[in-house]
Amino acid sequence: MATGRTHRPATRSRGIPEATVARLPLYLRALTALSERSVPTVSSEELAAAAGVNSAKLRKDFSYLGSYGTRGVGYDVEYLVYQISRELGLTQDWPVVIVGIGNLGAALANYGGFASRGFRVAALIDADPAMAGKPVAGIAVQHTDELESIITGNGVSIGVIATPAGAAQQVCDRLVAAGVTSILNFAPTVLSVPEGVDVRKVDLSIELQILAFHEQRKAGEGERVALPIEGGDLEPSPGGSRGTEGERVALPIEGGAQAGPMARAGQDTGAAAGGRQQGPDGDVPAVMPA
Ligand SMILES: NC(=O)c1ccc[n+]([C@@H]2O[C@H](COP(=O)([O-])OP(=O)(O)OC[C@H]3O[C@@H](n4cnc5c(N)ncnc54)[C@H](O)[C@@H]3O)[C@@H](O)[C@H]2O)c1
Repeated sequence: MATGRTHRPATRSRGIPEATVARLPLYLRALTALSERSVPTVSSEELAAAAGVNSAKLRKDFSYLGSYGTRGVGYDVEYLVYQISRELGLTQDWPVVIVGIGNLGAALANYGGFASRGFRVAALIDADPAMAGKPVAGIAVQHTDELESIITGNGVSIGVIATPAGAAQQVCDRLVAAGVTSILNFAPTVLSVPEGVDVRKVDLSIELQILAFHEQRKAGEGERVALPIEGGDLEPSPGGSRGTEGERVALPIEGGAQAGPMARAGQDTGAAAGGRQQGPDGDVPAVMPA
């Protein structure tokens, strides 16, 4: 039923797919490491391995940049660093504000990696009057009353939200009204923004939940092979026997029905612990086999 037209990958205005844009920072990180070691050229295979990406995908991604490398030589590291930095808009300085200077906001303010990548922390903003004027990472915290003037005065277009979830939407609305068009949201809530505003969400607990899901699956695979009910008369195959993996994958409990909803539930809701809450031993699957 799907039509090609509705399933085209999302692209940015200059025709680079969003998925490619999302991989550019991975290439840049790997290339920067090569550049620091004064490596002049790199093959697509080496770079793909360093970036953790498939090499065919890398070549396709670079074709969007008009970079094809030289057969037998590879890609010029310095030129690619420049090209990707330019594509990502990193050849200019980006003033950033962080709102919510608690544990996380202070840690972000102290992180040296922003400045070295062209992101200058222009201001730290907090609603707590007791915080106003206190230095964090060498910058005096400013009160939220000054949010709008800080944004306009510093030409800030990127805001980082590190407030409690309940305050995040209101902070977001104020940032956007003041002129911010890109938001990095650490608060565990979904933000509504008008057309033209980009939001990136970082949630470490969701990443942990996804890892927990995979851990559960790994543990489940080991245990379930020993259960006679799973495959009727299926006996665990002797170690290394060729059929073992295929047989286990064919069991209903191991299939996609479990993977999809659980993974999605973790991402959509951000609910603590996801499917692992369902049984005291943590091994009750979200979708029971018929
Ligand atoms: N994304 C992640 O991986 C991750 C990791 C840790 C924490 N968090 C989230 O980050 C947020 C901050 O966590 P924390 O541990 O630093 O909390 P915290 O309580 O230490 O700090 C929150 C700060 O926000 C300030 N604040 C509250 N309302 C505000 C408002 N309307 N405007 C401006 N500032 C306001 C508070 O005064 C406080 O200084 C929380 O939402 C937390 O759930 C996310």
